[in-house]
Amino acid sequence: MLHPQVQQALDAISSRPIENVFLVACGGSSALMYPSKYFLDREAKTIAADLYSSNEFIHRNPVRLGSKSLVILCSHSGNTPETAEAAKFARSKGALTVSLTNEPASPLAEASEHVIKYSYGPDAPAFETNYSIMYQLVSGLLYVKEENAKFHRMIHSLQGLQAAYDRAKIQFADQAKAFAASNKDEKVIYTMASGANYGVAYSFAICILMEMQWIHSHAIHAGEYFHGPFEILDKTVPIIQLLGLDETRPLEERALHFSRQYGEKLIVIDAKEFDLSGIDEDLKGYISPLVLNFVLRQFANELADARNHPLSTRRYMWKVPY
Ligand SMILES: N[C@@H]1[C@@H](O)[C@H](O)[C@@H](COP(=O)(O)O)O[C@@H]1O
Repeated sequence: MLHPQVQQALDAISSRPIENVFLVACGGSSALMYPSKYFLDREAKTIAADLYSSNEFIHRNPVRLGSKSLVILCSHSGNTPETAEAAKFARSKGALTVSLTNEPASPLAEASEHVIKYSYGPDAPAFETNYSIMYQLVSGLLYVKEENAKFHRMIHSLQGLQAAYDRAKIQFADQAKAFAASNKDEKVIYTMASGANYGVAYSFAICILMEMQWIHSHAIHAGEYFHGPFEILDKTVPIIQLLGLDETRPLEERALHFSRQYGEKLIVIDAKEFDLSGIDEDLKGYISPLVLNFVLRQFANELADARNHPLSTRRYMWKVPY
């Protein structure tokens, strides 16, 4: 069954014309919207989708933003000022606002017409967590507006996500520990992916490695690798290469093929190795970034332990004015 607050948002969406969707958030909350942007690009026939960092959304002020826009925002804390401001800005333009958050009593929730509280934490059922809620919402949008035939199967497949996570946790436990042991002293670690998986690489680079571990990083888009970044490659440079199951996998494979010739420290996480039973074949490309992200979180936990640098450590974030 659909999350009840997603259903409420879909009821509101179905009662008005929607020509475009803006996905608006910052940092990790933005990264978790990338798979949904990919889904909309692949599936939507009449609705254009775009993704913005909250403050840029306000300053860029897309000319198409208006009463036929749906603006989906996300802030885990509900407290990121630029995201709450973006909700107010979107409403001032007449757009319909739907916000995802872990904190329903927050500035973002107050500023938004519809609020979806997702579950969070190690015991949260995967179906109710942020990535899953995003897919429920955007596949629901395409169902109510375009009768997209994948909606019911998407919901059913998302109900199989927890089992996929549970299996992946066991399957990758040793690799996560090995990754931490061999990378704990690295000064820089790159991440690379494309398509539906790029956001996962982006979030691991900026949120886990830079923010939470103070390790230099950059998320390289596999399609951009040969247009600059590959010149940095040698046998000392660690790259986490994600391989997904979406239509852009050839880009990731091409990058890996090159890296294997000249690099040595390659950490490959391949969604082909996941047991995705219960998830429909044609939806595996959409679901695999969620499992890649889950697996990388195990890698992050092990890395933090091995480095004795808890993921909660910050020096500036929420501590000094910015
Ligand atoms: N890793 C994220 C950051 O990227 C983000 O800036 C911050 C605030 O985000 P939110 O608006 O989701 O509360 O939270 C997390 O620490």
